[in-house]
Amino acid sequence: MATILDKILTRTRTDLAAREATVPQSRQEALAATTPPARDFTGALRPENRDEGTPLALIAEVKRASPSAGPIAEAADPVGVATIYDAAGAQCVSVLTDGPFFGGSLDDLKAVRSAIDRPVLRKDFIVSRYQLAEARAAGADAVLLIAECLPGDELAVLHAAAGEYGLHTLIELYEPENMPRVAALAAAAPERTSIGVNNRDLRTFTVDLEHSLKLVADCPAGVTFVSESGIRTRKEIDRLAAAGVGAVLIGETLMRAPDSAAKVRELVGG
Ligand SMILES: O=C(O)c1ccccc1NCC(=O)[C@H](O)[C@H](O)COP(=O)(O)O
Repeated sequence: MATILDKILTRTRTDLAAREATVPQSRQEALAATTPPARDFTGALRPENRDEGTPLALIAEVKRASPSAGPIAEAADPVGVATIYDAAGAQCVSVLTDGPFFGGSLDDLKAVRSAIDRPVLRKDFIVSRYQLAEARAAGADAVLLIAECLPGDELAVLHAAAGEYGLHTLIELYEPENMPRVAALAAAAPERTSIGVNNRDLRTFTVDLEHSLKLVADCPAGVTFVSESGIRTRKEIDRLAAAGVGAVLIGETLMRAPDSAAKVRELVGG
């Protein structure tokens, strides 16, 4: 049976073909080449760039909806949300740019990038060089690459291509068997690569923080390990930090909080 990831990837490829037919790769390349340089996403997550006493770094996500939760905050204004994250002290902001499943867009990312100085991640299902050019042209500083979506040498090819555009990379995995190839890529380019472990099994939507706690030991020295999904409390964050997790990526908890600035401070404040 097709998983949610299979469905997302099928739709991604269909929509991508339509965009490529409208705006050719050469045009995206030209736009990307005139975009101001990417900000240091990877560096912003390092301990020396955080306020004293903060347990780990935060990538705060703009997320209107998701396949697991359905609508979260469909009417949210991405710039308003990102500005609050920024002022409350998140080190980086993630913007979901997938439309059909998450209600996001590249326009959201563009608007957020011009409103804040923090590095911005394009969170999407990237399977082609075209999407990298598109991300840079929209102002993204970093992109997510998901190991489970990029078999064989596809991950290494897109990771190298991201570097050519000056984009930093958060490489995500769920399956432990993908850690060796992800770790090798990150160890070879630690100045522009972080490793993210998704706590959410995308086949069942089950969330288990133990997944990060098990895999953090396999993260190469000098590479930031990011725990992603399902994080809700300061207690969980303190536990992740004590195990060596360097950053967390949080969407739903912040988007649902009545006061998201207070939630940021509660979760990662010093
Ligand atoms: O969130 C989902 O339901 C989802 C489903 C299928 C593919 C990806 C999905 N989420 C993307 C993410 O990685 C999360 O948005 C991110 O880790 C934040 O998670 P959370 O804090 O649980 O919103």
